[in-house]
Amino acid sequence: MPIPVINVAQMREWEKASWEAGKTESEVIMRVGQLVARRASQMVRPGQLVLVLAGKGNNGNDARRAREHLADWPVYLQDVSNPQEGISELHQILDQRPALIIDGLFGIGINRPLDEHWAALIQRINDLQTKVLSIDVPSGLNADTGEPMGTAIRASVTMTLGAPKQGLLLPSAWPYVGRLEVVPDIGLAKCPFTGETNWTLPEDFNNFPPERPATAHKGNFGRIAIIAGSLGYHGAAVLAARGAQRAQPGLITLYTNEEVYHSIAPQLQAVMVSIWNSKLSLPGDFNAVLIGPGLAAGDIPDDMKMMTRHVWRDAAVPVVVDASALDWLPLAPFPKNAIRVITPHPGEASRILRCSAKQVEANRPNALREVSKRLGNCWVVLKGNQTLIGRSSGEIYVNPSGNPYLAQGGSGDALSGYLAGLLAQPTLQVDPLKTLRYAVWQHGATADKLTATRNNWIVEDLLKELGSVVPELQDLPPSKPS
Ligand SMILES: NC(=O)C1=CN([C@@H]2O[C@H](COP(=O)(O)OP(=O)(O)OC[C@H]3O[C@@H](n4cnc5c(N)ncnc54)[C@H](OP(=O)(O)O)[C@@H]3O)[C@@H](O)[C@H]2O)[C@H](O)CC1
Ligand SMILES: [K+]
Repeated sequence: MPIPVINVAQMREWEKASWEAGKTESEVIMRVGQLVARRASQMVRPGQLVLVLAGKGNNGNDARRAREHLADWPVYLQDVSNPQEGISELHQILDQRPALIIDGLFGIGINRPLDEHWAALIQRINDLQTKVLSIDVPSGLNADTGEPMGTAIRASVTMTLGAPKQGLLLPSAWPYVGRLEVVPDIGLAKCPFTGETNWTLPEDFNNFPPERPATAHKGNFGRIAIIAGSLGYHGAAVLAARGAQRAQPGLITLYTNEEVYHSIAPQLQAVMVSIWNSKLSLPGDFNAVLIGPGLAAGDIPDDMKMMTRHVWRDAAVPVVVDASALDWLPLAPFPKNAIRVITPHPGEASRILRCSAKQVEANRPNALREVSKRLGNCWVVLKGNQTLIGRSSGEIYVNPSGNPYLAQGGSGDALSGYLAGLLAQPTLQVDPLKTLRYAVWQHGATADKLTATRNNWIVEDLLKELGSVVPELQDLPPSKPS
């Protein structure tokens, strides 16, 4: 079930429809309280002080309910309807520097700019630089516009309820939102809305990729050709090949430039490594082609660029293009129904659009659509916080997984290799959007798994684990049916 990105008015309508359908507010708030407490308990160690800030509305009620489920922690619950009352007590608690603050001051009910007293309190909380779990919305942020109403809490994690609110996806909101997590099942009725922009959930990938039949052999899982690596950039070719290996296609061949052949070949065992030459005819009998990782040297042969254009324009099999090779693509159509994928970061997307990266970031869904339009309606994976996946029209999916420790050279090469390795497999070509969403989700979820134990992991560690996150284990238990 896709979770649409919605606005505050739609959330209110959904709420109303739920009460009309017999759901009750108190049951929903009870469940939210449990889920918030569960998430909070993952963010603190036993014995650490938790401060729960509860405002006068239902955001505050969510927080008060959460407090009841945090019996194992020293918890201080502070009701704050007026920031001028009981404030000295609150400041004393803040002086103790709680390990976690649960922010239930304001949710989607904020309706005017915060006054100076609220602003001072929020500033004090932000200055503490302690972990903050915001319920639904970082307090003070307008969930429609993504702008602070004067000021707003800077959350570490925002756990938004039911569906992501549109403002939380805007780059202006990111410094306040922190990591955005969506809890789809809070016990409301079925979401009455569908939308073009949707949020990916781990449960979308239960039993995906499908289990392999017992009789399978390597001929069933496709052959991929990777064109990658040049002087100064040979490592990217190795990382892309290892990413492809983690997708487990039948066979992988890496074609690389002669100068780096001897640096690359000894690092790979199961991957076949050959020197690229202009007589090579692609796609040949390959089931997918990846071009781009580590092709940044100044002397890439023109023949390789021409071959890229030819493969993009003519091959019937999936073609994935990344990094430097994005600059070589033709603005020409490709065969109908052929799968074409590009994986630009905002800088690369801006080069395609001949605008600035800032302009791309100002409206990421629009930039994705424009890039796809320019390149014949190809699939676009627009990387960055909340990576987007989509085409010039139709659904766009926002990826929820991943974290800032993915921002290391080489993580994109691992992703393009992994993604192309999946797309080489005939069964995973049937629904390319799902395969792309899965690849991006798994890449981010693997990074999250590593970050949960330590921050100093490197891309080589990511490649050891890539593909190991089981979507089923990420799901929250469902609410009780009515
Ligand atoms: N959407 C759902 O299905 C559910 C949402 N839940 C949670 O409830 C909040 C929304 O709760 P609500 O009570 O509507 O509003 P808030 O808690 O966000 O705000 C409370 C009140 O604060 C006042 N307000 C607004 N702006 C300001 C301001 N700038 N300064 C001071 N006070 C302000 C306003 O009251 P007024 O009478 O003063 O106007 C608000 O009403 C949602 O975000 C979820 O967390 C539940 O879980 C149930 C299901
Ligand atoms: K909040």
